[in-house]
Amino acid sequence: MSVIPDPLPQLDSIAAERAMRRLDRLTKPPGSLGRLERLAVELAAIQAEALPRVSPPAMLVFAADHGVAAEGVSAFPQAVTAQMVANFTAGGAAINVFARQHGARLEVIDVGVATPLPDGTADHPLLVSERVRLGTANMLEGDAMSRDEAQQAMAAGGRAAERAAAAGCRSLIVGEMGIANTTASSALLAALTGKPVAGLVGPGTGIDDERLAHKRAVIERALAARQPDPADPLGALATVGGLEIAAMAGALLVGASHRLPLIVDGFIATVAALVACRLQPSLRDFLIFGHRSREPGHELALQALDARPLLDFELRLGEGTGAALAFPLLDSACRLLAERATFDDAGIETASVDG
Ligand SMILES: Cc1cc2ncn([C@H]3O[C@H](COP(=O)(O)O)[C@@H](O)[C@H]3O)c2cc1C
Ligand SMILES: O=C(O)c1cccnc1
Repeated sequence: MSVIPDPLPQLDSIAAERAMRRLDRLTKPPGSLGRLERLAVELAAIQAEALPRVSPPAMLVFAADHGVAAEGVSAFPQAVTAQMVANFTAGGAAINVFARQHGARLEVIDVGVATPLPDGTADHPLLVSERVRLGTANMLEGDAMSRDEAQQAMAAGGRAAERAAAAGCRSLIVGEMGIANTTASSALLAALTGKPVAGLVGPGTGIDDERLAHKRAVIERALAARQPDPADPLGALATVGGLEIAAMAGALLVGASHRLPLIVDGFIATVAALVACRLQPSLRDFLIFGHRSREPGHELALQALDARPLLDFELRLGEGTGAALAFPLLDSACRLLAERATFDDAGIETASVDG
């Protein structure tokens, strides 16, 4: 069983060309809207539409727990994952605020929360229950999950992207909630890039230097014990990754198969995107990087994907918040193509060729 769409659609160069020509006819010096113009052309190529549209966006928040939380690698206890799932359904988290702001279709998908959800949460209409297992195993003691479980979590992510496309969403933001998932993401990033853990491990929710040294040692010991193979991304995901990370990778891949522009959030989402790109390299064409996270490993993950994010806003939250903050830039790029007057419409002279 595989959820990896093969092949993905190709970027549409004709739609990109038409968008580019339209931008050049707008009432502005050529290229004067900088990266916004390149974004507009990129969106046209992804959607195969000269006039792309990214609204309404889908926001998918995948939640799961991590056995490695037992090693004291996070500033918060594992129970916070379930509590935050309840908070998402109640509409009280940061991502809820941005989802309301942008008229997004928000879903919270439980792919492996270990602690029981507070009363009333499990049957809340915003929550989709797709639990593969009750959190991963502690990667110090064994593989985080089996390959089959990693594929099941990817498939759950893929189904969420299918629902978003079927509901008419025009872009996709994937976010996550899972205490200790910066540990899993750091381990996975080290495994896939071969870079030393010291250069990519960070404070996550906010641990002190002593605990940070411990977190680094935990990851180094886990990598030595598990020996993930960088040439086997699914295997690395299973041995040191996470259920919500797998689900994000699956959602991105299926989202791309529907030509949805994919806005990538911070450190954890970017590591999920890296796994997905290792499984299907042409996914990279569909990714737009929302922001640069404060988590130090994000820089390396971005480099591994040759990515330059839109915003640098010192966020270090996750949930999809950095991608949601970047969404208005994509929306502006689309509106620019669709709504602005051309030189012809406005009766303004173009630059003369002979100066
Ligand atoms: C209340 C709260 C809300 C969050 N929303 C996202 N995260 C973020 O923090 C966690 C990763 O950091 P670490 O690896 O240090 O545990 C993830 O759940 C991530 O989404 C949160 C964390 C907390 C505590
Ligand atoms: O960048 C992120 O995604 C991030 C950073 C710290 C904690 N949680 C998420």
